[in-house]
Amino acid sequence: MESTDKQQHTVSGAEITLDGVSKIYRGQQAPAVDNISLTVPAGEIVMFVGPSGCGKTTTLKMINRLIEPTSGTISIGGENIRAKKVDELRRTIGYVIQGGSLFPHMSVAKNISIVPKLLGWNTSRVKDRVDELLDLVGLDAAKYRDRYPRELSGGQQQRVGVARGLAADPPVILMDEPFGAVDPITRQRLQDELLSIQRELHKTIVCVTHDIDEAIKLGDRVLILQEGAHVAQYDTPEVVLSSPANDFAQDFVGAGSSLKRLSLARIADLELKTPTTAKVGDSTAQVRSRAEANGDGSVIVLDDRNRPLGWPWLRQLTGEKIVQPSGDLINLDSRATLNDALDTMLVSGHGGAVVTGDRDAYLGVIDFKTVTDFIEEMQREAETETKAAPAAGSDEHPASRISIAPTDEELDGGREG
Ligand SMILES: Nc1ncnc2c1ncn2[C@@H]1O[C@H](COP(=O)(O)OP(=O)(O)OP(=O)(O)O)[C@@H](O)[C@H]1O
Repeated sequence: MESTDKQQHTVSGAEITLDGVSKIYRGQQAPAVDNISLTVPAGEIVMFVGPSGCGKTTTLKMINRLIEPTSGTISIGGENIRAKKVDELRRTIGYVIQGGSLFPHMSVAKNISIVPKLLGWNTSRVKDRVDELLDLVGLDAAKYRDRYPRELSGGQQQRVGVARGLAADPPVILMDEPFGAVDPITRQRLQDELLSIQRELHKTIVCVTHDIDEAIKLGDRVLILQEGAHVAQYDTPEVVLSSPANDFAQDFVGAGSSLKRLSLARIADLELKTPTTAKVGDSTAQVRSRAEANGDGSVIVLDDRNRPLGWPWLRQLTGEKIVQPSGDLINLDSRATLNDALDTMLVSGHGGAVVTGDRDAYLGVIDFKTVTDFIEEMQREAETETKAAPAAGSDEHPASRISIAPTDEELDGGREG
């Protein structure tokens, strides 16, 4: 996925290797993790997926030594993680977990700046970093930096959690069910934001999820685990969907995988329309005549950083100058899947959606027909390829859970071993 894109960027992540790693919890007979060996390539997102209790979280937490392995070796960037002090190691690994793990008595800025402060950064560098990160995760720094967690929505808390995980620019980020307990639209936006952030930063991200659809959407690779963290399959989403390695992987991916492959298609794969745009402060008369010349009944209003603010109809343009439109505009990130696009378009009065790229910059507009035509075309191809007709209604989604929130655990000692 995006290999060409990646080659043009500097990869800031580090490779993680697990070599014969096992964990037997005290008092237990069977290993929770039984001899897993794995390489997570630098700069990739690897999604751990598998049934409850299969050892996903245990495996993840051994990477930042919240849990110590019973045997085996874990290395990051070629260095055995036991060679470093635990605190030092954790400062080089961002950790993001589900829901409210921000410190409630600390402001957003304080929450984000914990690790940079521990690293001895000076006040102005910390402040700049906080603002930069809030911008990166889509929160207005001036508005949110002094708020307390209770003054934020669940999705906003999770964004702050991601900012906190990224604060000291760690090469490795670990995420455990990061998008839990938020509504589906917020969940989709947080996923898209993660992809957008990763497009800029190229960290090595290991993320645990219960949700195969989320794994397929976010992962450069998907690791399907079965009990004891035995690897059922470790491959790209495309291969996992088209050629499950065994019955377990097949069952886990579920029926209807050729339909699921549709969810791999992104807005970025489609051609965008480029209707008339206007900046706040432009002359209304000029904007109106440009739109009429283009045959457009509406215009996209952009701010001075090229971010879309609204999509008013021409009849709504009153006054001499273009002003900031009222109401929220729901954008789609260009990495959003076509399924996400359809959901968003259903709530748009324009029969389409505004598409944005990095840092919410405007890219164009996608309309309903382009998406449905593309889906139909892919469906035809999938049917011809597989011949096995996907069972209607069998595309079950496991518990839809999503959130992005960091933890306190990164700051205190390991609880195991
Ligand atoms: N602290 C512990 N002490 C004893 N057993 C544990 C402990 N933590 C986890 N286990 C057991 O180890 C196994 C793996 O647990 P783990 O939390 O890694 O699974 P998981 O795949 O992340 O599960 P889930 O998806 O439900 O979070 C389970 O059988 C669990 O009961």
